[in-house]
Amino acid sequence: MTLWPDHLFLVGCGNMAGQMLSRWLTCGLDPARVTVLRPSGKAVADGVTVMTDYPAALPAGATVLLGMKPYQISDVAEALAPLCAADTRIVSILAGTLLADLRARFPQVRDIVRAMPNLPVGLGEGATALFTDSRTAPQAREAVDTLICPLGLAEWVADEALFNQVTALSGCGPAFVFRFIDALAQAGEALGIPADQAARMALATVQGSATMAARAGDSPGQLADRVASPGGMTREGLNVLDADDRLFRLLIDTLTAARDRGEAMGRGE
Ligand SMILES: NC(=O)c1ccc[n+]([C@@H]2O[C@H](COP(=O)([O-])OP(=O)(O)OC[C@H]3O[C@@H](n4cnc5c(N)ncnc54)[C@H](O)[C@@H]3O)[C@@H](O)[C@H]2O)c1
Ligand code: PRO
Repeated sequence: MTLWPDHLFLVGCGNMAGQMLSRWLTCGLDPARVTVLRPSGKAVADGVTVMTDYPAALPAGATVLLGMKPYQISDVAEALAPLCAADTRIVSILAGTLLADLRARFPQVRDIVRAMPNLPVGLGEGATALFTDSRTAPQAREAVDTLICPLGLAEWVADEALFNQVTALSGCGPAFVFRFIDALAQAGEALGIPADQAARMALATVQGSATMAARAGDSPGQLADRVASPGGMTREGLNVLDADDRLFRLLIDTLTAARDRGEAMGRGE
């Protein structure tokens, strides 16, 4: 199987789809195989065709990436569905939008996959959740998997009922980690470390720890214990995070709020 679709047609190319495309181009996708539909008409990358309106037809065997905002699905589907053929493939990164909703809007398309990437895909270090149903052909599922692979980790989710949960964890996750980096730096500053120095040290600490956790055979919990010398400083700090499952509860509340918003968006709210 070839790595790249015959043609990639992106509907919207903002923060997220832009990162995916950037990584694909870096990994060898021929820009001549890419068309981007974006209202601004702003150039995307050398060789990539940009359109401000829908073409008369989609290239044969096109893979369409739905990369606009979820609330735009009605307008987009109205214009796009008539252009889709049986061999059109759809990959949707729309948060909250259920496969059944996409199936209802694109009845003639057999292969539809939901994908939930996160921003580090641009570096090839992202995490993307994937879901489809049995109507999608196995070859299409494999082709989408192959397309997502250069973006980092790809995880198929067996039950769509979990899709908002994985979106909360990995799709939204970078924002939560960025907040943690800031909070760590600000806490250091509150304890008297100069702000710029605290910011550099917080970032390097998170970066180094994440790389170490990714490479280590030990679990993050075991690694935390290796930092914490018995009777030492780290254990006192961990005791604060662990008391009454403080950090754990905070993260459950955080993921729950994000998940609930995904469910509301799925209801069109
Ligand atoms: N930002 C993330 O981290 C992230 C992660 C996973 C999934 N997503 C999903 O990606 C999608 C886009 O989010 P984003 O953060 O990139 O937003 P964004 O605002 O950066 O990008 C949206 C893009 O859609 C374009 N657009 C607007 N109206 C359009 C129309 N009618 N037709 C075609 N294109 C149109 C805009 O020009 C813009 O480039 C959303 O559905 C979101 O749920 C985002
Ligand atoms: N960004 C999208 C949102 O905030 C979905 C995951 C990350 O809705």
